[in-house]
Amino acid sequence: MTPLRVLSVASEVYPIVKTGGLADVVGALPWALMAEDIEVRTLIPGYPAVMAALEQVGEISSLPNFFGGNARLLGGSHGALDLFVLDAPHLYDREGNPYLGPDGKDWPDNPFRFAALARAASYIGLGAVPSFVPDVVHGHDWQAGLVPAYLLYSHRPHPGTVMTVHNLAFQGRFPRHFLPPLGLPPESFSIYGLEYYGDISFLKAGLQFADKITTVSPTYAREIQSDEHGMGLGGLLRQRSSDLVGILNGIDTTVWDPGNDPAIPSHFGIEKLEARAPNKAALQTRMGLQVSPETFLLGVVSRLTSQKGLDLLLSCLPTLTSAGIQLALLGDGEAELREAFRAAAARHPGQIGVVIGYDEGLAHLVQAGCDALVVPSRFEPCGLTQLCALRYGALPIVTAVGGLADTVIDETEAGVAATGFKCASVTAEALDQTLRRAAAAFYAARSNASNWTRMQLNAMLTDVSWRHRAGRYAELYRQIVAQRRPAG
Ligand SMILES: Nc1ncnc2c1ncn2[C@@H]1O[C@H](COP(=O)(O)OP(=O)(O)O[C@H]2O[C@H](CO)[C@@H](O)[C@H](O)[C@H]2O)[C@@H](O)[C@H]1O
Repeated sequence: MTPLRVLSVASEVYPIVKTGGLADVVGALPWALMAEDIEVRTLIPGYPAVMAALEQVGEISSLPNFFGGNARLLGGSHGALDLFVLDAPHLYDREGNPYLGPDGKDWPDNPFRFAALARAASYIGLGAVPSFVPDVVHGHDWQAGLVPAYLLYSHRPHPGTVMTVHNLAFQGRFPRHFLPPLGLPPESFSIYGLEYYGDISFLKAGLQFADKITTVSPTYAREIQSDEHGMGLGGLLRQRSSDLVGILNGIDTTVWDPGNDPAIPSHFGIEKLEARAPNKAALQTRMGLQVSPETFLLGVVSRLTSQKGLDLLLSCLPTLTSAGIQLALLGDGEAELREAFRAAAARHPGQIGVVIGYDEGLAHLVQAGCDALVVPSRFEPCGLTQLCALRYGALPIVTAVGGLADTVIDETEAGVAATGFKCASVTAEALDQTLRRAAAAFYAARSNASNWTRMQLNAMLTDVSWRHRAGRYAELYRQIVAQRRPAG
């Protein structure tokens, strides 16, 4: 059997460019799919970091006058990742965040930057690279939303398409006047196409025209079909429910391996749980906290946005500080949250430690050193940090939404099989109660360690790898190919 070929299209990929969990998934899936006999190549924009990281580069074709300048399609690799890169300096040769200018606002030409990515993907889909003609083109998030539209309006035979929603909150919405310069026909601008409240929505194009839609957990797949959580696309997603599936994310268990993690001082595992303790001390030191093995230490690794619900945690700080609980927070994002956590740390030195910024190594230390990781999201398509926490024996304290609901087991659900703590609702009160419940369980372990330790072992034994989850994607690709193959 020849392997199935999949072109994955995304705006970021770990370890080259990452602003969030999207990059982790796009970076890990190709490797996991190899075991399923699926050959994946990933198309990404040629940002400076990508151009610098590209190995074994070769030019595949030149794309003159491509969305306002000359561009090239390159082939290459980075480690085990096989890449196509759209080298378009007029669109991507800018330092910093892939989406935002130095003023913190979206680049004004983002519609062109990501339409170009989708257009290049459609060329590959239509056979521009004879050595790699994909069976399926798989786009991630709004930045790849136009891929199915360009393929459809090419009016040529083309591969099957999958659109994965990592976060429905980001939709790539732009004014209607972009339609002609994006090379989309007038008939695409309809309620049955990419029209969205009088504007163009890249994500809607993907959701409307892709053969299959996936999102990153079964619960989020249900939630987004409701008017309450559908962010204006609930109706469309309900209509497409037979083509919509929730497949849980995994994490790269070679990058996140407590037994062999270069970012932590003491390696540990289920048979060496006591070796976790030096990491707690290292984290307390690094965060300016009082070094105390007995104190309950909460960790946070997060983007600081309203999605992540960290304002709820701010409301719980009086409970934490009066109960002598410690907090180690690593995050970056909205100025108001940054300032509020900085101020809390200044008010409670030794008890609240805050690092504002993005720090991959410290994220590993937080997971290895904290007793429990708090993820109080308002909504969470899947969430990766609670998966890392499970693997590192940090018990997740989560709201019961999206993938958090699907990946953490509370004592009230399964008794001895529990892996963490779930809040009954997404409110500061419920979070406060759940934090108290977790603290009580932690401190009870002083007289009888078995309950907390059992939860840690349950957590660490949870399969958070891509192994089985990649198989679900492979199944979906095969289904698409079988459905599109002409009968007879
Ligand atoms: N300050 C910091 N320093 C270092 N590392 C940091 C960091 N802040 C965050 N990270 C890392 O970034 C990643 C965040 O992934 P998440 O899945 O938790 O959230 P995100 O909302 O970005 O992703 C979206 O896409 C993913 C992928 O599908 C979904 O799981 C998720 O629900 C959805 O919102 C993790 O690897 C985490 O360790």
